[in-house]
Amino acid sequence: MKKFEIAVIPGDGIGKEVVPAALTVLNTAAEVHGGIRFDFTEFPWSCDYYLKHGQMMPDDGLQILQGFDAIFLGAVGNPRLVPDHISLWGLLIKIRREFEQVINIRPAKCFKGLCSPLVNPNDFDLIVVRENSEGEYSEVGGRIHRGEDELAIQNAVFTRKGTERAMRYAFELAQKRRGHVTSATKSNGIFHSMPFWDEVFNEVKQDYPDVATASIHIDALAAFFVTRPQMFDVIVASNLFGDILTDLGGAIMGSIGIAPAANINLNGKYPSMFEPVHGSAPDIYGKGIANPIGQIWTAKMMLDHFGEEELGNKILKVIEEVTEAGVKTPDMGGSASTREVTGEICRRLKAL
Ligand SMILES: NC(=O)C1=CN([C@@H]2O[C@H](COP(=O)(O)OP(=O)(O)OC[C@H]3O[C@@H](n4cnc5c(N)ncnc54)[C@H](O)[C@@H]3O)[C@@H](O)[C@H]2O)C=CC1
Ligand SMILES: CC(=O)C(=O)O
Ligand SMILES: [K+]
Ligand SMILES: [Mn+2]
Repeated sequence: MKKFEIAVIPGDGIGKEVVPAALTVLNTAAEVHGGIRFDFTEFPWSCDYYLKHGQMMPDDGLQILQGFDAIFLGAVGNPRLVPDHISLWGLLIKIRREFEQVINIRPAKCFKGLCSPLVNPNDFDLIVVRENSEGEYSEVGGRIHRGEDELAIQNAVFTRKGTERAMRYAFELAQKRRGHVTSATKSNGIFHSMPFWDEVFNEVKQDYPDVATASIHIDALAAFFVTRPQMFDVIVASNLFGDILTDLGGAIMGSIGIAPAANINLNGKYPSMFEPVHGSAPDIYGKGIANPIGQIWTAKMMLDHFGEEELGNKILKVIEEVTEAGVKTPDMGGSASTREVTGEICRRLKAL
């Protein structure tokens, strides 16, 4: 029996609805497999926790997490209780940084039974490799003065190491896929960091002569996501560009509630973290209608990471069967609840 120890952080809002749904699917998957067991340890770290303890996680939170095989997280943020930059930097981004989860991989593809809002949603199947440790997500800078003379400086940080690492990951991924990498740039408007980004891309690509490349400014690239997403295989992007592109990736699939993600630690020193692209969706929290598919597909990415691709593929196959059968939450144009979609996925998984 293979055993995986997983730290579970539902977090805030619909994280508390979609994480339990995905755990049910993981337990069902384990049952179906017969040779795998998941041990889930849940942590209540969230904005509610912050109100009680004055911090998003305890002082030894990272030490506690370090011993697990993976972290499975829902979403962080309740701006009514805690400012977003405090809550996200105190938990989600803290884990990404401290555990050197330097790559964030976020796929988007055309799904049967989903109504993409695109007029012509030709079969697209793309994956964004988002640099996850630096870039525009930076604490470097500061604020001085108040009032008329008030000033805020926010520095983006691009290191050769971080940039090159994300690009190499993208090229290696493309070699296993359709052999194409697009670099998301903006070297026409951003004077220092993006020309640097382009230079590193041009250097790195020399090492992968079998991979075709394109370099496209982020504004045009965003438009191509809408007009011809089928042109993309792997896209490598800085932290913020990748963040924005992947909500768009969710949107062209039909809902941001479907989009999965994996925060990958490459050096093996710390666990990786699996959390969907979406946030805590305060506007629908508590109604029982949150789409659990993003979190469930994220669970599939965690299984892939554990080397259990076969089981992961079964989950993805069943997700697509369920959307095709029309069992969908309102964001996908249906009227099913979180529980109904989850129940249907589990039922079909058992019947495979
Ligand atoms: N990785 C994370 O934990 C993230 C956290 N956040 C935080 O989440 C909070 C809300 O942020 P927003 O900008 O509103 O983004 P959001 O992703 O939470 O919501 C955007 C829109 O998408 C809908 N939506 C999102 N996930 C859904 C799902 N599974 N099923 C159905 N509909 C879904 C929401 O109802 C909302 O209309 C903020 O505190 C924000 O900072 C935002 C993005 C990522
Ligand atoms: C914070 C956020 O939106 C993200 O990292 O995807
Ligand atoms: K999330
Ligand atoms: Mn985001």
